[in-house]
Amino acid sequence: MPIVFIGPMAAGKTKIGRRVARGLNVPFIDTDKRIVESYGPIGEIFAREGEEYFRIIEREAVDWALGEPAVVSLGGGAVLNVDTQSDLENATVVYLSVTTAAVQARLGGGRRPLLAGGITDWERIYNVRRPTYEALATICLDTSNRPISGIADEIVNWVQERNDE
Ligand SMILES: Nc1ncnc2c1ncn2[C@@H]1O[C@H](COP(=O)(O)OP(=O)(O)OP(=O)(O)O)[C@@H](O)[C@H]1O
Ligand SMILES: O=C(O)C1=C[C@@H](O)[C@@H](O)[C@H](O)C1
Ligand SMILES: [Mg+2]
Repeated sequence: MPIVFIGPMAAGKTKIGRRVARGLNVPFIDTDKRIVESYGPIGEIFAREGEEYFRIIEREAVDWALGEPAVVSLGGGAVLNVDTQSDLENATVVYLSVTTAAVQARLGGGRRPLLAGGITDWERIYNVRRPTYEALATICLDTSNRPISGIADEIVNWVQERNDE
């Protein structure tokens, strides 16, 4: 089973996941990116087909990715799927958390369809999902006040130590 990154929007799953994959010399898969490659921009999928449809194609992307020997970064809401929840019980799950204060500077661009209301939406959604992230996590790291490189190095070392045990 792969190493899987979960956590709220803009916690750093894509950026840190990619660095960890490089550090471990394994492929990197970002399920949002796979969806965009197959179906076009996520904002357009939400606008055209709705969130329910997005969650169906997201589950397909996650199901495929979890069968790969890779570091896998999931979209922030992928853990809502119950099949994904049970799959993750057998995976190494890295939960990246971030505070509201720290994430504010990262939310530029407005490309996330669920954040039309900005930081208020981010906080509301995170509060609903937080128990799920916590329940699925093998390890949790707070990314709020640390550089991406230091967090990625810590995760690479942690994975290597686990593999040596
Ligand atoms: N530790 C960090 N310190 C400062 N900025 C960070 C940190 N981690 C990520 N960022 C910045 O926050 C933004 C979001 O990061 P990233 O795309 O990796 O988040 P994500 O968890 O994949 O979000 P999404 O759920 O939307 O895919 C990027 O601009 C990134 O450079
Ligand atoms: O948290 C979410 O529900 C989402 C997060 C992003 O990664 C994308 O998967 C999409 O914008 C939905
Ligand atoms: Mg991402």
